[in-house]
Amino acid sequence: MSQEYTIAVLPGDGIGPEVTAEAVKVLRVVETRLGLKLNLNEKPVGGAGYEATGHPLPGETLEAAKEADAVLLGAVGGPQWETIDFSLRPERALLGLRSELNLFANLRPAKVFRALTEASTLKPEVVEGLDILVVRELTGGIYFGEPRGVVTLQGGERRGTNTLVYTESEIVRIAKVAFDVALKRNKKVCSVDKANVLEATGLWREVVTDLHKKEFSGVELSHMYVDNAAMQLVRNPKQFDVIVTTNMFGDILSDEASMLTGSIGMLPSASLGGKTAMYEPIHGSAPDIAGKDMANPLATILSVGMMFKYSLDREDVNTALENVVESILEAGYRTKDIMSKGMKEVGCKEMGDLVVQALEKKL
Ligand SMILES: NC(=O)C1=CN([C@@H]2O[C@H](COP(=O)(O)OP(=O)(O)OC[C@H]3O[C@@H](n4cnc5c(N)ncnc54)[C@H](O)[C@@H]3O)[C@@H](O)[C@H]2O)C=CC1
Ligand SMILES: CC(C)CC(=O)C(=O)O
Ligand SMILES: [Mg+2]
Repeated sequence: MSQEYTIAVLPGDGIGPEVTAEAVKVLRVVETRLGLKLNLNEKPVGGAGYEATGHPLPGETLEAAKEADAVLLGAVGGPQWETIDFSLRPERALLGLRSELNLFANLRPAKVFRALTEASTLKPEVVEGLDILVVRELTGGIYFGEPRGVVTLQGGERRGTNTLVYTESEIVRIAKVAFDVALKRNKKVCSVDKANVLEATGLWREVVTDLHKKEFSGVELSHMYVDNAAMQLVRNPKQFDVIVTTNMFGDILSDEASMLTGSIGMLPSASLGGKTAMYEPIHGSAPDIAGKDMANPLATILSVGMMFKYSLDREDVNTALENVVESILEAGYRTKDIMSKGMKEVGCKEMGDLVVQALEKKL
């Protein structure tokens, strides 16, 4: 009997469907080569969900995600939905999925592929061999805290509010993920906060320190304020191994870290914690390049690799995919975002095809 898995595929908006289509091609190759049965259950999410049903996270999409063995998501959002009520914006679907599936731990690996050291915004020697992991808290912090919203005050002026909240248990569980993963890597964690001004992250620092003392003293722990961390990431990124941080700081720092690898189109992610995990590139729907076959699909394809590693018990597929991506880059193929002189520019589809061809030979 072949192993059978159901994967909820949520392409979303903008370049979401383009990069997801390439990742699906890769899933199909793995299915054939490994003799698996993959039931791909495609559903609308984000702006597409809103247009289809009036809600960015339709009930049937959430149900499909909950019932699946894993979720693959492209990206959501776009200018056409920027003026609708906040509660119906495409981005709310992401927050909804993350909290409904209890995906409190978001792993964002920023690895520099050998062939791309020249594509980084930094000097090759500063990024060569760079391999850092941002562990971002994903279901708490300022993206979820209450109260939130915009109210009109007496006199007519409007006031917008968002609230940064963390409980001790939320901090402990994400810190545990970071320490555990550090034990399998280089036993080094940097916790990033703004403990000098924000009480919630003062608590974060205290709780991380206590947990470290009690359970993870074999891991080297340091603390850094987020403003300094943002600067250190572009000054000397190799000082970091695992970075653990809050929802918003992790969101921002991982976009920054992606440019060390050459492009935001290179960074995959895994969102873990609940029964069903979700896999998505860290980038958004990139409306500026949507529909032009220009998007880099590698972040989404590498997210499929993470899916095999964390949800489908086949870490070898993740390794194979990383090797395939390295070989394609070594052969000089580049999407526009990582293009440099003397290289061969390809579109989103062609990059997907190259991965498929190389993977067919490898598996
Ligand atoms: N996970 C998600 O679904 C996310 C959704 N968004 C939404 O996406 C929309 C656009 O947001 P932006 O701030 O512009 O961020 P973005 O990540 O979509 O784009 C930022 C820049 O990076 C480029 N880029 C992104 N992905 C790329 C890829 N795969 N290949 C080549 N270039 C790529 C874009 O062309 C753009 O110049 C907004 O509606 C935003 O809310 C933003 C971030 C994450
Ligand atoms: C809805 C946002 C939190 C999406 C985003 O920027 C991200 O998760 O990286
Ligand atoms: Mg982001």
